[in-house]
Amino acid sequence: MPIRSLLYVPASNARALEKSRSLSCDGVIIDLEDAVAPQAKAAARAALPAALEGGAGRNRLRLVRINALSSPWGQDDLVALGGLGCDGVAVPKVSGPADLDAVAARCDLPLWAMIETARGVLSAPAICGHPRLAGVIMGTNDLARELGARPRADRMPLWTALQGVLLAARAAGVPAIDGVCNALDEPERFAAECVQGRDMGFDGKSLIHPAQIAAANAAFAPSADEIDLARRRIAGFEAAQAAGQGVAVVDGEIVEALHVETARKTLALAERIAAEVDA
Ligand SMILES: CC(C)(COP(=O)(O)OP(=O)(O)OC[C@H]1O[C@@H](n2cnc3c(N)ncnc32)[C@H](O)[C@@H]1OP(=O)(O)O)[C@@H](O)C(=O)NCCC(=O)NCCSC(=O)C[C@H](O)C(=O)O
Ligand SMILES: [Mg+2]
Repeated sequence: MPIRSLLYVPASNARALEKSRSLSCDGVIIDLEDAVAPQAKAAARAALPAALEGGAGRNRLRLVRINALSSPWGQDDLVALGGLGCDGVAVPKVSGPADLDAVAARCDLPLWAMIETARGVLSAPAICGHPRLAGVIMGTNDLARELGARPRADRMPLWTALQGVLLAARAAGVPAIDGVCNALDEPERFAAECVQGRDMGFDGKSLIHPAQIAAANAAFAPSADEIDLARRRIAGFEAAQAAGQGVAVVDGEIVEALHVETARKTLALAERIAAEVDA
């Protein structure tokens, strides 16, 4: 399943919940945590059944972000998830596998760990190796706050953390979703951040507004040029093999079996997007 775009939708916002059904994001994170004020927590939780009824619509992945179990609301959030048709629970501020154990003991849903603390980043290999983990989502707002980092368009203060978590996710074979971009009125900055996340290797980006969906979907999908190159690399390598050679040269660059594996993954992702999302 492609997860190019994962949109936070506050569970306290009925209009946004309704609108999210028709949006072209690959998934939603229905939020009970930071997007919901303390006085609205109970009403937001009560809105979950209606928000999740009627199937996924265009959103292929539907996660619910609970409050931390140590907060006054987390336990009730988990109880409310029982029997609801969501695809997983996003666990905030995971600092180590014990935080996931605590949720796993009370809930059968796949777990998505939000990594947004310094301890979480340093424990990423253990978190990503948790047997119930389905994926990780970067929480770059909380992480920047804890680090004392200044906001920068190039996100330099966060590179080590982003790449460290990505390494851990890849070693464990789970998807990794980049953090949000708060700059709602700077589409060029947002597009550049998407490209940066894709260049690092992230599978997709978490979003805060519908206006961010199209750019994320474009950045995390193979481009026409990438698809064309992948096809030509596969064809070139197969021709080289037929001629008894182990490597090919395409566009002046060497192509070995490992490059063909990447090319096949590129084509497979493009086909899944065409078949499952854009169909
Ligand atoms: C930021 C917002 C409060 C802006 O909302 P609004 O003023 O309604 O924006 P617009 O008028 O431009 O909205 C246009 C239409 O789009 C709908 N809309 C807006 N946002 C969403 C959304 N998130 N999901 C679905 N639909 C949305 C509006 O209803 C309008 O619809 P229509 O009536 O048909 O015109 C708002 O965007 C918002 O609340 N965003 C989410 C904020 C959030 O979730 N924050 C917490 C997560 S981010 C985070 O902290 C990650 C991590 O934990 C970390 O630490 O980094
Ligand atoms: Mg956060």
